[in-house]
Amino acid sequence: MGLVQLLKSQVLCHLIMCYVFVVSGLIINLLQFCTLPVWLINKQLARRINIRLAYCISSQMVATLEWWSETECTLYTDPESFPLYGNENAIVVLNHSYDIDFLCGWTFCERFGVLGSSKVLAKKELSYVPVIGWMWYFLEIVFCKRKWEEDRTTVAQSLQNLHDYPENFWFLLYCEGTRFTRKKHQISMKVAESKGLPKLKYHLLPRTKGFWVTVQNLRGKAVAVYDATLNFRNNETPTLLGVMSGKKYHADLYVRRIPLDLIPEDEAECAAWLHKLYQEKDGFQEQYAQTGRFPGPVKSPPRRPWCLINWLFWVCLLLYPLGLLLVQLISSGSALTIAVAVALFSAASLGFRWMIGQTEISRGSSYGSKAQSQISPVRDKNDQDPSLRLQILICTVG
Ligand SMILES: CC/C=C\C/C=C\C/C=C\C/C=C\C/C=C\C/C=C\CCC(=O)SCCNC(=O)CCNC(=O)[C@H](O)C(C)(C)COP(=O)(O)OP(=O)(O)OC[C@H]1O[C@@H](n2cnc3c(N)ncnc32)[C@H](O)[C@@H]1OP(=O)(O)O
Ligand SMILES: CCCCCCCC/C=C\CCCCCCCC(=O)OC[C@@H](O)COP(=O)(O)O
Repeated sequence: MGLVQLLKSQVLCHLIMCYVFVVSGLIINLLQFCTLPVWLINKQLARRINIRLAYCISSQMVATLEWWSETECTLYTDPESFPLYGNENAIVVLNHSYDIDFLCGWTFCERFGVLGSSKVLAKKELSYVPVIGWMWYFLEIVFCKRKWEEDRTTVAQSLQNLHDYPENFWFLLYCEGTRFTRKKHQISMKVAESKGLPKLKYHLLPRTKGFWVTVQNLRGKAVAVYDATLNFRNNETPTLLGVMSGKKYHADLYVRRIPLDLIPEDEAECAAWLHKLYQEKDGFQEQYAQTGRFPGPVKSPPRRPWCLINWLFWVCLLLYPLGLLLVQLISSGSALTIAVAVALFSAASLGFRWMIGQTEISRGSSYGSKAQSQISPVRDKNDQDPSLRLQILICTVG
């Protein structure tokens, strides 16, 4: 391991990165809050300001991936669609299998110039995460409780609000609704079986209602669906901590552009269309597993310097006061002051760890396996297990 690599793997380095991210993020959150009066006078101006402020936050994480860990992101797509990326509004359908799949998504947003404005249908819990979650309020991110009875109106309303959005955006939908785990996969394939749908090997059964409501409510605004399938070379399972430790990964993303007009308007037909799409995605993953590549030519956009410049700006701005504080603290010689500082430092470290934990599949929610945990532990091979059948019934009915 080289000296630079050793340095990148040090916990102190990670703490400094988190410090810069959180403090700059809170400053930007405050600036976003200050744009509220602008909303009342000129909504479009407020939106444009918030897009740029959000860029200052999310691009720091992109810079960590692109410039710190030097992860390579390769795009497989057809050359005719390529010039349209970033120049139109689109709904992106992505597999949800990795801790950092959202970060790879952000990297492509950055390269096509839509990072600040990009949106997602996110679980409500993420709106409470400081910095990112708070930033999302001002970006008009669409939140859902993953309870259809409540989501059907709130999600539709939030999507309608985007019709006069002033800049191009990509709206990301993880139709699987939760991140892939073996247990969730097992349950969802039982649901597939009960519905007479073909089994998927690499994906959870997609939830169709969010997709349908998104397509219907963004008709006339979004012009295409980007079917995006992500995988990593050498069977790697990348993590945010790995990225922060400077570990280099290689992401491959296969994107197909599908005009929105081709998607059925009827709910049942739209659901069937999505199930078919996921069967195709499963086929692409199988091909990747067999050959190490996706179909189609490679057409990768290069990384851009802006996110690095933004990151360096915040590092320079915020490291100086931190250094001053440390010097003052040590030279004060007061045991009580130092003890309070150590306590604050420990609390901050725990807070940073909690935020990173939000990205970890191992700390994910029980959504998609809830019925199982309420009734009985997983039974791996027994298809005839009556309690499992009861769980499927609950999933399907509830
Ligand atoms: C050129 C480059 C191109 C692309 C680059 C790639 C990407 C970049 C793009 C943008 C980036 C932008 C931002 C990214 C940044 C950060 C994102 C980070 C994270 C946020 C992500 C999340 O929070 S994911 C979780 C929230 N989202 C969702 O859940 C979306 C999907 N869900 C739905 O659509 C749901 O339908 C719902 C949420 C609307 C409602 O959920 P609910 O559970 O109430 O209802 P359901 O309809 O889903 O449930 C009942 C039906 O489901 C069946 N069922 C039951 N159990 C299961 C099961 N285990 N598996 C599957 N199905 C199940 C049940 O039978 C019911 O079926 P019916 O047929 O009766 O409907
Ligand atoms: C510059 C370096 C900065 C490093 C510090 C970064 C600290 C991390 C900051 C914010 C973390 C919040 C990121 C939000 C994205 C989480 C993505 C995610 O994938 O959510 C899961 C959701 O889809 C499904 O949830 P479940 O699988 O049901 O559970």
